[in-house]
Amino acid sequence: MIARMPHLIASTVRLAHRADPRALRQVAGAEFGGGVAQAVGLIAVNAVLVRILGPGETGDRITAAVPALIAVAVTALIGALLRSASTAGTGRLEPKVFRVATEEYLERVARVELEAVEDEEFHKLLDSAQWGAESARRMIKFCTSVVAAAISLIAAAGVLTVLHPALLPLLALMTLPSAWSSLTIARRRYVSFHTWVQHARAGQLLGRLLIDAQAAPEVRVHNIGPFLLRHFRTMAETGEKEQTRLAGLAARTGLIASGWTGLTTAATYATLGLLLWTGAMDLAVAGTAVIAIRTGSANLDALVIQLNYLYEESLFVADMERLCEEADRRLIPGTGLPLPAEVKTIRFENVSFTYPGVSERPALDGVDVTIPAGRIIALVGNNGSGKSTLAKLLCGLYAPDTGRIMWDGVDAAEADRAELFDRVAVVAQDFYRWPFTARVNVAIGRPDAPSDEHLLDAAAEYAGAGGTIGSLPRGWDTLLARGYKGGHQISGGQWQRLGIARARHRDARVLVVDEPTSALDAEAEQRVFDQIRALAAEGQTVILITHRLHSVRHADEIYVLEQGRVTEHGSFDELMRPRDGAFRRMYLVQSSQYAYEEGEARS
Ligand SMILES: Nc1ncnc2c1ncn2[C@@H]1O[C@H](COP(=O)(O)OP(=O)(O)OP(=O)(O)O)[C@@H](O)[C@H]1O
Repeated sequence: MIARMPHLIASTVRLAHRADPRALRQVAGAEFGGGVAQAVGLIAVNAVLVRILGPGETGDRITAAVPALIAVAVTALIGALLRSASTAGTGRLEPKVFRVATEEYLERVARVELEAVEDEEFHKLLDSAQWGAESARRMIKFCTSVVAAAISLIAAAGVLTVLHPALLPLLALMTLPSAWSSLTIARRRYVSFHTWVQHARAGQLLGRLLIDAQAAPEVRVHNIGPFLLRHFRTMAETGEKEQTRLAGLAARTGLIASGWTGLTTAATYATLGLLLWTGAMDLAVAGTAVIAIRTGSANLDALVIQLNYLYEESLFVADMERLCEEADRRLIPGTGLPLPAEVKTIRFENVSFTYPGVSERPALDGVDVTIPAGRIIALVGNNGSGKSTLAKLLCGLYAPDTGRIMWDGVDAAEADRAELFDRVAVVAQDFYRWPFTARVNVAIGRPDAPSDEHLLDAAAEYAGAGGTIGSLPRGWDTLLARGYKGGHQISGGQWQRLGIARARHRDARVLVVDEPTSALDAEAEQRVFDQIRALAAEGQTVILITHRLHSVRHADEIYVLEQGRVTEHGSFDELMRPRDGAFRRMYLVQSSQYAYEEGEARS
């Protein structure tokens, strides 16, 4: 701990310097000054005692002690002023350090590869590192207290050494037990936190589900409350057992430490008594020594306690630093080959991909797909056949394990990812419902572009969301987050229209639409497919993933996926030709459900 502490204190100081260098200077100056004031105060106390306990008339002795007494009062006053300056500076510094530390890790985490976000280990690190920013904030106060206690201790130790060299090791010995106990308890708490962090997170999740607005209807109708509560209780009780275990161990460690402290305190005072008895020390010096020992041991105790807090917090700050390092290692590269200005074909060449940490079959297995610019390419297939995965690889969210994705002559794995992302707009199956206004929900498709009312209106009109916006109480400025003041809830289909408007507003060369109409009414669905066709006519490339097979009739090329492989591809007519084709079979199953025969309604 001692070895790592300087590094952690240094990184906190660096953080503080970045957050507010003036406040840092104020705190450091005040703390140093406070320590010096205390040392001078102690020397002045010694002078007072020497004068008062010295030979002569009482009146003369008191008169002689007055200058030293004034020195004691002045140093106490200076000490108080410096303490309040330090408190003010620390108060200013703490929230800024919290912000800087939070920004530091959030900024990185937002730019790591998707693979890292889905990695369990990275998530575990993220869970504990989230405490790091708060710990960095608290470390400021503890650092300040450590510096203050250390300076005071040095002052007291200096005075003690001058009084009698034997007193110093005794002072150290008195504090060793509490240092040992505090550090042991802190270390245990930290190890336990790490072992139980995921358990605690799962318990909190259960608790949150009970109050989650989205889960609320099902919780009531299906009476899920008692079920969730039961599991929450079981998990909480397991956590309680761990807390009880830690408390038992802490009590035992504390008791051992107290016994040890008692013995060393007795030894210290016995030594002092012996020195007095043998005449090796006179009474005035012994009086100062008692004060110095009391101040020193209080300082040492404070130092140990504050160091212990500092140590505990520093472990979380270290986690945050580890997260930042790990995030840096897994950042999406900031450079790469430029893509051709006008890409004519995107080609998947024998692409295989297995999700990290998944040992079963690959999600994509030797896939060849050709996507010419300005065409509609449909991906169809059963659930889990790999359609969305293929789309994610196309968007540059994952890289193939083997094979290549060529944007004309440029391999996507070597391309500048920012440029690649720039070329793509996505309406994912689980597109995000941003808890912001309707305007932001569409404009966020191009977060860097200035908000242009005409463009937003055009995107909404395109997606058939114009009516939805018009019906909202505050139009574009309606907050779409129920549970907040002025928040409004819209239907799933209306959200989907906003999602499509967002992708349209992005205006990228390649549009990936994954089940774009699953929540739309029949007319809106027809309209969306007409619009998609119109987009392709304008030169935009469309990747359409859908289970509604009648909507892929107009696709230029249809790829049928099965267990990560392309089993058939061709135009709609080509795929309907072979009587045993998978696509034809799926299409006929679906269309037969819509077949309507006269007389059916009456029977
Ligand atoms: N993030 C992920 N991590 C691990 N495995 C995943 C992940 N996403 C998908 N998979 C797995 O990869 C396989 C292909 O999934 P994918 O989502 O691509 O299928 P899909 O054809 O789009 O299915 P659906 O029609 O249900 O949307 C499935 O076995 C799925 O369980």
